[in-house]
Amino acid sequence: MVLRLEEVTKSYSTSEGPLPVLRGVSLALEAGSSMALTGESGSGKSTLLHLAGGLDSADGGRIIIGDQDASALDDRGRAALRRHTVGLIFQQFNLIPSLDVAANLAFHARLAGRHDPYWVRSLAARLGLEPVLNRFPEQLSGGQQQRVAIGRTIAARPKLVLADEPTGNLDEATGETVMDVLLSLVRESGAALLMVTHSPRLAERLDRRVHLRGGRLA
Ligand SMILES: Nc1ncnc2c1ncn2[C@@H]1O[C@H](COP(=O)(O)OP(=O)(O)OP(=O)(O)O)[C@@H](O)[C@H]1O
Repeated sequence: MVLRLEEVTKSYSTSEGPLPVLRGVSLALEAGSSMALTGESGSGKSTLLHLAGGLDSADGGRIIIGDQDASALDDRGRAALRRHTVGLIFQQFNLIPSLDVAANLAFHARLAGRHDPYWVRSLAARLGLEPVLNRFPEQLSGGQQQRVAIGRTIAARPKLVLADEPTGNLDEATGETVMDVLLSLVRESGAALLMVTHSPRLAERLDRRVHLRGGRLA
């Protein structure tokens, strides 16, 4: 099992008092499998993704990422877990402006101690990034930046890939192509994928679908 959530709860404190967002969420994701997470705006999808990535801590329940109990780790422990096990593809690409595309693609893999130039080259080709390898992020279109963000994550061969609308900035045709590449790369590398999407059509393409409503999964 790559990710397991057991009865996870999470509230935020607001000026009007605590706002319960997750009221007992359980899920399990095996290596090589994919799950789509849908839910209305404000239902807690990003909150769930952040907890699953060890970016934040839950109030209750257990979160097992890889073979580690994230609920038992402090901030430093969770940072190390993220670096070695988790790949995040969020809407803000967070590319490094001073590095060209080739160096951005290799960056996380280097941090995780898993840089493989052949794998990076193959990813660049499949994501259509070869012509822009020597450009800097500010010289790329939004869609190209999104593809670099995806390639950079997969390059590090994370066991768990968490994605928030990873094709949200792309036109439909490019989005489909990038989704094809993302799904095949996730399968090939044996990773597990948890992906937030508003699109039922994209959700259909994943192995399983769960819907967040009222702080619980259905
Ligand atoms: N740091 C925070 N402090 C207080 N409330 C928060 C915080 N982060 C999120 N919330 C609230 O928690 C609820 C869930 O937010 P979350 O971002 O997880 O929803 P979401 O399903 O990802 O929404 P969207 O689809 O609009 O991105 C919302 O009501 C939001 O306003």
